[in-house]
Amino acid sequence: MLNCEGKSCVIAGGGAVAERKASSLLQAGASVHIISPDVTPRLAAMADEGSVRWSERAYQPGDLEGAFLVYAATEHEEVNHLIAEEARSLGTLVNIAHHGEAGDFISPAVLRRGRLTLAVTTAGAGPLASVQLCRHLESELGSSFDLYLEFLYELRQGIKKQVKTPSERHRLMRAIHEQDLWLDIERGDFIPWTPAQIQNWITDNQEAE
Ligand SMILES: C[C@@]1(CC(=O)O)c2cc3[nH]c(cc4nc(cc5[nH]c(cc(n2)[C@H]1CCC(=O)O)[C@@](C)(CC(=O)O)[C@@H]5CCC(=O)O)C(CC(=O)O)=C4CCC(=O)O)c(CCC(=O)O)c3CC(=O)O
Ligand SMILES: NC(=O)C1=CN([C@@H]2O[C@H](COP(=O)(O)OP(=O)(O)OC[C@H]3O[C@@H](n4cnc5c(N)ncnc54)[C@H](O)[C@@H]3O)[C@@H](O)[C@H]2O)C=CC1
Repeated sequence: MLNCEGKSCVIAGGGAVAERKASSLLQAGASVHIISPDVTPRLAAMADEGSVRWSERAYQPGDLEGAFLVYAATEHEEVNHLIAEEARSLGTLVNIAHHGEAGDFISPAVLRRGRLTLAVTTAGAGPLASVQLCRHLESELGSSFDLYLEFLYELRQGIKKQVKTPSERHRLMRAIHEQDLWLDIERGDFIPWTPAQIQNWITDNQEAE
């Protein structure tokens, strides 16, 4: 999981693959630079409205200077390899569209729901298998899981604020997980705690520091 907010990411190529990577990068707040003699209509529209920068030409050595991430997504394998070579000489991570394993990172199938981000890869069995598994996991995780994560978030913020020692924070977090509140939530037995109840639970369960 990378924080791409405000980071400059270069995509060489303007086809369906480039379009998909550009959309994910924009969602992550990255600044996207497409280098390609032609692009899909959607990418062209994104360039027109200024959400991505498009250099309407083939990749040239020197294009990757200052990039945080690079995507080699042209249909020419030899061009993709040249791009990967330049990226590596700069110490920049590169994704190689035609050969996932040859690159430094891949784009997994992703499920984003509230606080949850689930990333699935099936290491060569195929992206469609990854997408299928993501959908399956999403249907397994009922809305009670979202409620559970919200509750844990509030509790964890409270613990971070109220408890100074890391070992004591760890003990309290483990204690709450041992109670298996998710099961109560799934059964519909869980009554959400108020902020005061959360604060009291922390105080009551805390060992003297
Ligand atoms: C390694 C990886 C590297 C990377 O791109 O980062 C990679 C590589 C390759 N994909 C290929 C093909 C296809 N990829 C898709 C779709 C997706 N591919 C994605 C990820 C990844 N693809 C990474 C591995 C993730 C994992 O381990 O599961 C998804 C999940 C996310 C995303 O791209 O953002 C996105 C889901 C979009 C959605 O949500 O629907 C489709 C389906 C379609 O287009 O409709 C097909 C055609 C069907 C097929 O071939 O299975 C080929 C063969 C090219 C050729 O034959 O020439 C290679 C090359 C190779 O195998 O190495
Ligand atoms: N990772 C993945 O999910 C997938 C990967 N692939 C692989 O990725 C490659 C790209 O797939 P698509 O986007 O569907 O191909 P595409 O053929 O639609 O697009 C290729 C793009 O690269 C551009 N291009 C060509 N030479 C260039 C150069 N020298 N510099 C910059 N841009 C250049 C073209 O103008 C075009 O916009 C495929 O060849 C395939 O091997 C294919 C499907 C899925």
